[in-house]
Amino acid sequence: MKLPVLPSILLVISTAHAFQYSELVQYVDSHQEEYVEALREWVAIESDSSNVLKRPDLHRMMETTAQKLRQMGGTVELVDIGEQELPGGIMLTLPKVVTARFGNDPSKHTVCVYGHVDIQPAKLEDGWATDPYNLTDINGNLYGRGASDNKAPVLAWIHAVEAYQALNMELPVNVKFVIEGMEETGSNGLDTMIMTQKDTFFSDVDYIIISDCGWLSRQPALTYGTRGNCYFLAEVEGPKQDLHSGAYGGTVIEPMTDLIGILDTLISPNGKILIPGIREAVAPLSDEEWKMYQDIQFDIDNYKKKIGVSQLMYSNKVDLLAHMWRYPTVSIHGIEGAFSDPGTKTVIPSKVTAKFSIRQVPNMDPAMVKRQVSDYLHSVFAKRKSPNKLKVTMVIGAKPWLADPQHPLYEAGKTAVKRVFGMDPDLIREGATIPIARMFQDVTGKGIIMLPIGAFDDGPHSQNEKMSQFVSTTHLSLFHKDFQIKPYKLMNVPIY
Ligand SMILES: C[C@H](N)C(=O)N[C@@H](Cc1c[nH]cn1)C(=O)O
Repeated sequence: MKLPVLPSILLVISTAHAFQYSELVQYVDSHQEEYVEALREWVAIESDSSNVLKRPDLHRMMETTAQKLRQMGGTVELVDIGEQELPGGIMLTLPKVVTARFGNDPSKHTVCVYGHVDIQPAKLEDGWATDPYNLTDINGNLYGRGASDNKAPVLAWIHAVEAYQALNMELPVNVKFVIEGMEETGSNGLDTMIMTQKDTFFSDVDYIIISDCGWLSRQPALTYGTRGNCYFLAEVEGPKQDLHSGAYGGTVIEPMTDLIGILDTLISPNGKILIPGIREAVAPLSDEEWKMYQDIQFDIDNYKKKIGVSQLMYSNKVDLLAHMWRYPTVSIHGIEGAFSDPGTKTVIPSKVTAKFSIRQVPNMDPAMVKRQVSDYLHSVFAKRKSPNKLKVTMVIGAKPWLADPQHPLYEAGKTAVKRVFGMDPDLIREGATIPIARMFQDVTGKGIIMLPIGAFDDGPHSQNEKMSQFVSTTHLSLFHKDFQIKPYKLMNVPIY
């Protein structure tokens, strides 16, 4: 007979007997160095999914992940998910998705852990204090690109299974893994794989666990929503080649001027999205949500200090949390073709491509956003009466995801966090996107719970990303009462 969902949701805490639990903790404590070494090996692989030149590294990352799971005796597959089309029509092989299974006992529940091992780009010269691909321990913090997002959390779940195996303890649930290599660019190809394997790999899955997010503060958290993301390219093309600005400036209508002009119409200085229809689609903030946000601990001064700003868009907590999690926003990321090297080149670029994204929320829809943005930018551009050509493309259209924080999965999560940390978790949302979350839910019909493992100050996507000492210290102070233990312990499932 299957255990009821509530106590069986979490691998360790909710089902392990006290003696088993302390054995697991001891095992984890005494294997810290191995865990850090495993993370070091993974961080050393530049598995940047956005850089086509790094694709061989990404393939190697998927193979390394599969190999680790194979060595543990899992039933592992590297699933071919086809190719992606690059601008210009070039086809590039997508990294295979790693699936694995441990245990196949029909009397047990089956949890599926989803994670990703691709990373955002990082270069030392971006302002990193250490080599981003050489995991570096500074005062107990482990610095490296992808350390927090999402390599260490993925390893944490793998090591949890491995701890059970090493101790000859029976896993309380069957465990499956789905680990992909394209999350940072919108999970290309994974949607098709999920649809194809809905009635096979996913058929016996009871629920899905994702640890690809972070706490909000020093308070443990459970995440019940993520924003979606629509990512756009806006290309303005003019003269057939770059021109000398002294020789041609003043006679030519410059693509960059057109582009900056239209970009400036996307959002007002006080954060109001100016694209017609976007704000109207957003589900209104309910009184209940307002009250939940009001009760969440969030230190605005600390938040400002962490990112080094003196002023934010809003000054009160509820507005800030609401605009971080459940209202859309526009961010402009960069302009391809623009001169950005050091020095004073005086060129007029002939073709420039802006990259911007709109984080979206319920009840927005990517297909609608695509039309709204394209129509709006073309109408703004038309008013400029420019001879240049504008092309707008949406390259990522990931939907937002929202769960019911009162669902039994979340009740189980609350119980587990309370048992480990001795306090109730904050119920939070995530401003970032886990592109596949909504698709998982819609296609498989399975419940999802997000158990954040990252700390509030891990700095994913930024310079000096790390697995933070702070979380471990909290963890240790609340759980192990032993400040000597390395922070990587946090990433080992006994905390849940
Ligand atoms: C939350 C997760 N760790 C993450 O950072 N996801 C990325 C995914 C994405 C969205 N658009 C393109 N990639 C993110 O939110 O930026």
